[in-house]
Amino acid sequence: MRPFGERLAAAIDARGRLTVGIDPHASLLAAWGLGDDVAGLREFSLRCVEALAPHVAALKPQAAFYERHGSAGLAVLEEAVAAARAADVLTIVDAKRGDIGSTMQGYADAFLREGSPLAGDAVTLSPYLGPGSLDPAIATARENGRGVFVLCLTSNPEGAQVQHARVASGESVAGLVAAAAARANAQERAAGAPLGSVGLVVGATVRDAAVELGVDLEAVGGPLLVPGFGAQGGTAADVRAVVGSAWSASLPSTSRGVLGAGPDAAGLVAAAQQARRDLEETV
Ligand SMILES: O=C(O)c1cc(=O)[nH]c(=O)n1[C@@H]1O[C@H](COP(=O)(O)O)[C@@H](O)[C@H]1O
Repeated sequence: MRPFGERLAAAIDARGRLTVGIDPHASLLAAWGLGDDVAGLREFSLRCVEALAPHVAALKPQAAFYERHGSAGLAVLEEAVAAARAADVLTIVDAKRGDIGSTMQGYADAFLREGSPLAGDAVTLSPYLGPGSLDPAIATARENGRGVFVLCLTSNPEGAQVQHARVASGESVAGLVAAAAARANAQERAAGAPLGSVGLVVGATVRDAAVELGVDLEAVGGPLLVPGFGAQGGTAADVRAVVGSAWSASLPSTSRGVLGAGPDAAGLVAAAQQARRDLEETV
């Protein structure tokens, strides 16, 4: 498989940079007239893939909403990932995993290894056991043409307490995470990759935190997933302000902002197209 950064850059060129999260909240299942059960979960997920695949850079199924239905829910996540692959759209499985190195390899095998039914094209990871704990996942991602998105400056207000903290050298925790991603991407970028395989998550709601903390997002050299656009209050202007000169690496992501326009495919498509226009027209 071609490297993730290459495949993602091609997807952005073809279909724009909007990413839509598939987050089958119980309340959304009800709003779509579906049961809060495995059949409802399946119908919701497959409708999202079918309607949205031609209009997004990537789809981002949220693992939590599948796990809450147990093993049958996980089987639906596998089916959604396979349906997205068949529809030729990239998936970022939002599982936010992070563990000690040896266990991390297990997560990497589940979410990043070719042939694993839970492996999309990328997975979200938490670096708060130390950025180096993610090395097995980064290596597995690269070997399999897949990517990772590491939480750096998250969209929730509680994130700042940890991510804005300074370590003894004076560097912020978010800065350490970004620097580790930049190091991980250096070789691929030097070899001419448009984007490295190691991305960061930077919320649309974090205002000027990256600048204030000295986090150089452009230097990361990987894609920047920007959730918090839409339902959490982040606007297209906020996305632009947060990523600054790294706009060309950004993947603004919304879930409820588009999903709320379902269940009709036409409604979902119109909401995605409006979000895409807002992003492109805001400077
Ligand atoms: O990793 C993520 O995608 C993520 C990181 C973050 O900082 N904030 C954040 O909201 N997310 C995810 O993005 C989605 C946001 O959904 P909406 O608020 O409905 O757009 C959820 O699935 C969150 O778990």
